[in-house]
Amino acid sequence: MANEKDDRLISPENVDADETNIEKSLRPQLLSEYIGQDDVKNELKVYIKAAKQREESLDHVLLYGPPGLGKTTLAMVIANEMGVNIRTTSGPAIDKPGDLLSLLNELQPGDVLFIDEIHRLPKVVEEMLYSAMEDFFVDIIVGQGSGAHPIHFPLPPFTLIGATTQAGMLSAPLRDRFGIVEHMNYYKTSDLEDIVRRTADIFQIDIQESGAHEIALRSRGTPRVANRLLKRIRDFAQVSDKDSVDLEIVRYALSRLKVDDLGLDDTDIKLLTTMIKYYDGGPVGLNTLAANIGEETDTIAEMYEPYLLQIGLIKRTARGRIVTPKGYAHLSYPMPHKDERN
Ligand SMILES: Nc1ncnc2c1ncn2[C@@H]1O[C@H](COP(=O)(O)OP(=O)(O)OP(=O)(O)O)[C@@H](O)[C@H]1O
Ligand SMILES: [Mg+2]
Repeated sequence: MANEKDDRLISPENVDADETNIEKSLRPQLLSEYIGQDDVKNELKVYIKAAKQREESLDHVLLYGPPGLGKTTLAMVIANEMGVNIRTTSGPAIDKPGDLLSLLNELQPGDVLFIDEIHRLPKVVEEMLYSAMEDFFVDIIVGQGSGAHPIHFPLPPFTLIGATTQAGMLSAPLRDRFGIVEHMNYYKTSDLEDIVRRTADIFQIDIQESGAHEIALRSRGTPRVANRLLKRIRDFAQVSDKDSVDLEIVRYALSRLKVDDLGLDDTDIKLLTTMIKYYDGGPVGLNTLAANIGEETDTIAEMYEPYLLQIGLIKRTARGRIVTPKGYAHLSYPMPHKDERN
């Protein structure tokens, strides 16, 4: 699906083929190389070690959190640490039970099947996963009418790793079949700095502390965004004949790229401005907002809202979203009086 969003710099989604290749080269292989997410890593270390000691497959893992935080990377790291192969696919790519069966059929004992966007699996496929996950078999009905009969396929023990941006959209029966559920959080600035330095190292970009720090501050807590900003800033540094990425060039490049102090882009600003100017700061529903600024509701819900909530520029209430005093201040709008807002 080609649309203007594909070019968006801060969008943690819509990765093109070129970027996919670059990401592959950037992906850490081991837990010890995976920066940040300490709680998640510490838990996984225990489960991986225990499963290996028992010579069993790792329990099924659900990773959830906003896009671009390293869920795919972590799934690969887990397979690596377990010393098994990984097959990757995504919810929307598995149309029918037969597709799932052929994926499952190729697994060796202990292998990982990674399903990205698992909340978008068709219902019939999801139902087939239940027995596959729980008891390592699937039953498929073949034939029609009175000749229809089930065929029983035993499967090797395997680990399903599911990733989703929206855990709330997973059905309870599916969610309950994951023994390990890990919530990925936005990264701390210091971790993002490490990620920026690691990427700079791999690309042989000379970067100053101050430059790495500034990129980290403006990356929306998201490694993919940090890496993308670094690549663009490198271009600005190169054409300005700078040998190293310093604070000055980061600031200059980000102003050219229209990424503000908090890492917000035009769409974030439009969203906040619309809430302030046309809805008196809210409450306003997500659908209404999305329609107003010409975006998909899902795009707002998955890509924009979580970060604005995280940094406290908007708040969720029972009646819709509202702009916080901090949100008003960031856009330099005066806060209306309380009675005007209700
Ligand atoms: N903890 C980390 N340490 C170092 N690099 C990381 C880390 N997490 C992510 N990255 C880098 O960020 C990029 C994006 O990671 P990844 O594709 O795994 O994100 P994701 O969470 O799967 O995103 P999505 O939800 O959109 O699928 C990769 O290039 C990866 O190298
Ligand atoms: Mg991914």
